[in-house]
Amino acid sequence: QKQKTKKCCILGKLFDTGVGKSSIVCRFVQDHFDHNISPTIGASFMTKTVPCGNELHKFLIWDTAGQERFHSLAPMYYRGSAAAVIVYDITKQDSFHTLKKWVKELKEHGPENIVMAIAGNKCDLSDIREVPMKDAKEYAESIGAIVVETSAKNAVNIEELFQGIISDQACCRGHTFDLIIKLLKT
Ligand SMILES: Nc1nc2c(ncn2[C@@H]2O[C@H](COP(=O)(O)OP(=O)(O)OP(=O)(O)O)[C@@H](O)[C@H]2O)c(=O)[nH]1
Repeated sequence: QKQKTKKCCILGKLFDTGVGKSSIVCRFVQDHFDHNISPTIGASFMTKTVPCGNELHKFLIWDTAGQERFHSLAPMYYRGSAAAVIVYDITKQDSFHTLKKWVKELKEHGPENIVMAIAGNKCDLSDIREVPMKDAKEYAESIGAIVVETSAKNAVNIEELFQGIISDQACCRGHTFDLIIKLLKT
């Protein structure tokens, strides 16, 4: 069976608490949720292979740390990435504002064909939401990004988020491009 490999980084942060990046990765890779998950230090790395049609897609996932003191490390993780998952917390307007800053940074310094997937996490808390789904949809459309509301806690739309990345045409183009560069270098 054909296997494609995709480097993918997870970005996003909040001033005080996490938006749920590690929880999304943990749900995707291990189908597990931990209420007392610790903040990420530096970054953590995980892989997950998922089938799509008659192909296998292996995600090399770099889960970055949200705290400001780790911001300068981010380029190491988005450089060479086929996709970036940018996470905000639907209950914190501030995290949606930060998401826009990530998009700006990726557009200025990220790989040219990077696929951006926006995850509005903690959708299980929609009774205290601060960010309307409509705002996220309009914004995602304006920048050509994928968008879904997720709940790492209740396992909502986590698979769909990564399947969306696989089926994004630009992601395939980016991947082929990376492969060509690799072949040229060898
Ligand atoms: N209600 C709810 N809480 C969540 C969800 N996802 C994460 N959390 C909680 O949010 C807090 C932060 O989660 P993390 O996964 O550590 O967030 P992070 O973005 O990786 O944080 P940093 O590593 O510090 O950048 C934890 O208390 C999680 O239990 C969710 O979908 N719903």
